[in-house]
Amino acid sequence: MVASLIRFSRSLALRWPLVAAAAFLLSMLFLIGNLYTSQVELRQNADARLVSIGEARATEINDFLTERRQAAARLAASEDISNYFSNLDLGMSIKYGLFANLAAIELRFQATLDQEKYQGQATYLRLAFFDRDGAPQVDVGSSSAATSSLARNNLTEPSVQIDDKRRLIMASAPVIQKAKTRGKVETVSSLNLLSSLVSTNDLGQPREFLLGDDGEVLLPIEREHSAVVAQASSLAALPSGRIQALSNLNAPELKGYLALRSPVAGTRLSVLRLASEDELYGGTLSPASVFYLGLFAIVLFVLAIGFERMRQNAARLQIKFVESNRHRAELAENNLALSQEIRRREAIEADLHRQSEALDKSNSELRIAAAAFNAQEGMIVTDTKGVILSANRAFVSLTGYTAEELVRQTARLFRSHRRDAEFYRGMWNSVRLTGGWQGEMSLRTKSGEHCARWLTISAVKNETGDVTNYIGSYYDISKLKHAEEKIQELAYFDQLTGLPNRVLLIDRVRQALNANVRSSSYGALLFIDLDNFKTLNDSLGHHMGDMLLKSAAQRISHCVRTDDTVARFGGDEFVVLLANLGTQKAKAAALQTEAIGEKILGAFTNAFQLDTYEYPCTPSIGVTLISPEDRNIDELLKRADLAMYDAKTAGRNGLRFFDPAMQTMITARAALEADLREDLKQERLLLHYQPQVDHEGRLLGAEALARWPHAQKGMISPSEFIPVAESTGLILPLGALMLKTACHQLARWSTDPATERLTVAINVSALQMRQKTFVEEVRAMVEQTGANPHRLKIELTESTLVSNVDDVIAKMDRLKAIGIGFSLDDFGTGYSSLSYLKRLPLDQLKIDRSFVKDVLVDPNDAAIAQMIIALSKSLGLAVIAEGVETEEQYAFLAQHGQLNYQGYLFGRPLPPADFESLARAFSPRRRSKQVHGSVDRTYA
Ligand SMILES: Nc1nc2c(ncn2[C@@H]2O[C@H](COP(=O)(O)O[C@H]3[C@@H](O)[C@H](n4cnc5c(=O)[nH]c(N)nc54)O[C@@H]3COP(=O)(O)O)[C@@H](O)[C@H]2O)c(=O)[nH]1
Repeated sequence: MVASLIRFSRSLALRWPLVAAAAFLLSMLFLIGNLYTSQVELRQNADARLVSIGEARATEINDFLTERRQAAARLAASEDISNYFSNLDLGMSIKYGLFANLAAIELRFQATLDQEKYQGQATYLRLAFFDRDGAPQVDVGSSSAATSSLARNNLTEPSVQIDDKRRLIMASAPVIQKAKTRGKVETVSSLNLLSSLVSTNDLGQPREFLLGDDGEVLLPIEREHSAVVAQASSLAALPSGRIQALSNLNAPELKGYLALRSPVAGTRLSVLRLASEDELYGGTLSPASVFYLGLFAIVLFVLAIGFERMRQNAARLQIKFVESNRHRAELAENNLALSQEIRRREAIEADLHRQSEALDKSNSELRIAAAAFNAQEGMIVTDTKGVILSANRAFVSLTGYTAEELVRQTARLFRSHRRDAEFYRGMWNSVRLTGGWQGEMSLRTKSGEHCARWLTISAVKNETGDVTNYIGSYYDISKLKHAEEKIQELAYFDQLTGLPNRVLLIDRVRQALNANVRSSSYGALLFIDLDNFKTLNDSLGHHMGDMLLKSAAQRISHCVRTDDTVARFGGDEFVVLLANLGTQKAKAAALQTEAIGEKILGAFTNAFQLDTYEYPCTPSIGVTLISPEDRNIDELLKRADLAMYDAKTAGRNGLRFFDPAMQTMITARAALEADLREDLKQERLLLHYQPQVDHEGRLLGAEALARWPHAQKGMISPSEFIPVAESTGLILPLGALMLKTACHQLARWSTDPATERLTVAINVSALQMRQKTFVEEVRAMVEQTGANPHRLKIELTESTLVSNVDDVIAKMDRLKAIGIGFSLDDFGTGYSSLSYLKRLPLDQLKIDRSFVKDVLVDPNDAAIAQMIIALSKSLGLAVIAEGVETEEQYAFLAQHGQLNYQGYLFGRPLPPADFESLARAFSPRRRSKQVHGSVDRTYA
């Protein structure tokens, strides 16, 4: 118990600020409690004092009023008045008796008026005696103080009235004689007499007011305290005898004032006493102040607790800080020891790890080596001299040798001998210098086969770095090689024929040029184009075309040596490179090349068997020699191409050598193209019109044929510039210009009776027909020029129809819908297919002039002409024979049907004006005359 007391007191000593704060708080609360009680008492005393003062004031006023009432009563009961009434009752007249009585009363009243004083002032202003009828019998004092109310005579008891307007106190008392009211006495005093009872404050301001019950301020007279006057009705309504704060009244001047209303007993008056709080409670504390004082003490206490807490925390932190410093020092010591221990252990562990890793590595290496050795790839292990020590299963099965056969052998056993000794020396040098080698190697098996392998030779070294063994692994690259070969093949060989393609050919030509420089010998290039291949391809289909190309490739290849190159250059073009003809003489080289060319031509003598078709096909061959000086491959190819073109124009199925004169032709052709382009731009090309007649020789119309009047060269033949236009695309602007000219011509002719019924046939090339906008362009031109579309005929060649025939038919249908007619030109020269012929919306077939030319001498041509006439009849088409020059040709054709005709016999192509003259003069009977008379002045 004692010990715990000691502990408690120690802990208190430690917490002295808290104890001091608690003691302070307790004493403060005690003091504040006492203060509060005393302040409350003081306030109550002040209140009581105020109440008693108020009551005293009210009593004083009441006393004054009571005195006035009693005074009036005394006067009413005076002997003089009693005598008066007695004499009156006795019938005494005024003159002889009553007058004396009244004079006595008056004397009394006057004496009272003069003598009665209140606080040094005359108590009464007026005294009056009224008889029962209210008639004044005696009236002394200021008559102005009298009021009518004094006349009332129904009084039974004394009373006091306040006339606040006139500020008068009127007391009345009845005159009772023999128990009967015979009159009354009234006294009038000034209300100001009470002013002395209403006190003012130290500054002379009123602090007491006499209020009527309606709230009028009766006193003080000055009524200076306007706020009280303004608030009088509220103040008069205050509960009596209780001190009220005026803070809730709407009067700022009365803020801070307290009021007490004390009623004057028996009257409607009350005394209002105002006192400021300071005045009343000055020197005392308000409960709020006491409360805040207490609160302040409590806050101080709380702060003291907070301070104490902080002080304790700081002390605790200080202790902890010291503690932690001590721990840290200990920890640092321990850490040092620990890290030394860790380092020691780490070193041991690393050592162990190294040992274990080395063990793992050697184990895994062993495993890998074992696995690798038994892998799919062939492996051998040799000693440093290359003697095989062991071979894995894969190697045994790859080479076909048994393991026993391989051991103690060297790699020479399965070398393919495709590499020379130099190669092997280099390989072993690399192994010795770098410890390894790798590269492609052909391996020969026991059965003599060669397999492509990727050989990797690795040197195995011992701990001291000396080579102990070599490991050779043979990775199978046959698939890789195969893919590589395939890529090579795709890149350099034509997939259809298996021949070298253009890329490889050019490479070989380049090699040949280099080699020929060294040997100064000649080579040759043969450019071979299959005649009419396109027609076959388009008519019988690509499949047949492909078959022909493959067979042709074989036939050409059989005509040359293996050292020569036969390449497919593209489409139906082949190029043969005779790299080295083994001669330094051009003539000998030309003879050799010609022999090979003839051989190739001979190889095409027999028709090709394409499925069930026997298809005759001939080549056109262009040859150029490659001299030791030649360098430009493009130039060489161009030369061979030109020679081939020459062979074609010479009638196909032939061979032509490049002639330097051809170069001139090439240049001329280029110049022609440039001129044509320019003249087309300037619209310098014209149309001539060749008559077309019916079977009776009546003029039907004309074929419009292009004419080019060249500024320097004169009129150039269409057979010269049309192929140039076709090959350069100029045929499109040319065709458009010819269409425009023909349409304008038609429109003009339509206004002349001699020509209005004539038709105009225009030639439209395949390229034009392939244009997407062709139909729209023709329509637009017809509309623009006003030409009658029913008089316009389009001549198409068979080549137009062989590709994309559906598109051509659709276009023809659309043009036919507006009235344009169609004629199939050169019919019989190509591979006309009856199947599409039936589908074409044609109006006419044209027998080519090549058949007409020999129709009388060549039974084949005659048969073809007859067949075309019969075919036209069966298809319901008109037929026109062109190139009719003689009456005999005409007669022959005429006997086979009703044909139309075109040819020199009826008229040559003429300029428009000449044609119009001809049309006007034309009559069937004058036909032959006209034939001779009409001159094609085109090329004159
Ligand atoms: N795409 C276009 N081709 C056109 C156009 N204008 C002409 N051509 C074609 O050019 C080729 C050569 O034409 P041309 O030299 O005008 O020869 C024509 C006639 O003059 C000629 N002919 C007519 N009758 C006879 C005759 O009795 N004997 C004879 N030796 N020749 C004759 O035939 C050519 C008309 O042939 P064709 O068109 O096949 O009816 C020629 O192929 C023209 O088609 C053009 O504007 N666009």
